[in-house]
Amino acid sequence: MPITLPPNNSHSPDPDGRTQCLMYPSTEDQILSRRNFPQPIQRLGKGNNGVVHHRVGISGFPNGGLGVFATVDLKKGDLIFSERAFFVVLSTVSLGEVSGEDGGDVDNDWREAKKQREKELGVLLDRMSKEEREAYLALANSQDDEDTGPLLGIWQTNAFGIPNLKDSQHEDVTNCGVFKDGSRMNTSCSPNVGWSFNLLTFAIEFRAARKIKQGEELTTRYNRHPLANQTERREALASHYGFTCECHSCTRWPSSDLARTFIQENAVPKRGRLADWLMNKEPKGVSQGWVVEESIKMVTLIEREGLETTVPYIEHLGFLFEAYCAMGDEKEAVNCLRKHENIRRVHFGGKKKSVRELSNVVKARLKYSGSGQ
Ligand SMILES: C[S@@+](CC[C@H](N)C(=O)[O-])C[C@H]1O[C@@H](n2cnc3c(N)ncnc32)[C@H](O)[C@@H]1O
Repeated sequence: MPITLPPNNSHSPDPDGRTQCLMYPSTEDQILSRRNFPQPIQRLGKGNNGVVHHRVGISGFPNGGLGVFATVDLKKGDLIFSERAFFVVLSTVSLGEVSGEDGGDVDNDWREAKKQREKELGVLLDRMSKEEREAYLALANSQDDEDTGPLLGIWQTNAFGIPNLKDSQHEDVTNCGVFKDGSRMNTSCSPNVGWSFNLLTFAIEFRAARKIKQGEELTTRYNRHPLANQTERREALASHYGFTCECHSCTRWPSSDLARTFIQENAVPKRGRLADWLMNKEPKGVSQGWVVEESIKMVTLIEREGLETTVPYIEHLGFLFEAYCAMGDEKEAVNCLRKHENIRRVHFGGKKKSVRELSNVVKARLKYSGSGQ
């Protein structure tokens, strides 16, 4: 059963728009039962027209299609824009019932499942306004197999998986959203934008993963495996989207592949070093630097590779914060916490903390661990 979220129970239109959804009733219940649902989407302060979209523009890019660019300078962790989806629909992974285990014709089952999905998307499209319908139909479609209808093709080219919109009764299914502006973002294997989905505003939030200059293209990562090598990444993008990735990392692949292998092999911080240091078990003659040197090297390498949205980055920053607190180094602890908080917001959203707030967190930790005054 299609539903509209937030529910359309007033006569006035919602200024943030509404999303047409096809999801399990239990998922809908879980969304509606959140306290304070729905909230208006996040806005910037007064004097900014109230909306965040002014931070981006959409225009033609050398690949022939459209892309999104920054209209202002952005700092790491800055909210760039937030928007509700046209659709939120169970992913086509739910077509996984098509297993052929019953001895049926898998190809035929797939064709039928795709036809069924095309019909479902048609029902949702009919529930949208004329402007929304036109905007959806204007999105890119890179699917050229003849069994994929136009609505499904646009869906498969533009959908973002929403991992935190999980249903505890259907954990194998992902819900995906397609967005008017967010879905115009191109991919890079060293993306400068990360995103999270806010369950209370029911909107996606895009944030800067590093400093971005006005006029720079904004890119997200389509590839599921950012640390894979160039051949694997290019194959995955070519098979789903039909283009050869020419991003900075793909074109200078010998050094980029080496760096990614190293990052993968050292993804987990050496926490044992901190434990050894705390118990005075570190090797003879080493300084405090021995505890943190590997993680400092990793953070520097990850930033050089433009992989700030990967898990090892947040892990190593988190470890450095813990280590500096344990060692009583307030200045470095605040510095690492600030970086950690900025990237944590990119993954999980939330408000920016002031330097004073961060400093207070560190002071409390130092006091608790007996390292502070
Ligand atoms: C989600 S859409 C992105 C917006 C799209 N460029 C447009 O014009 O609406 C995905 C499609 O954009 C194109 N695209 C995305 N990233 C690209 C890149 N790095 N290089 C070339 N084409 C890219 C591919 O055609 C892909 O199928």
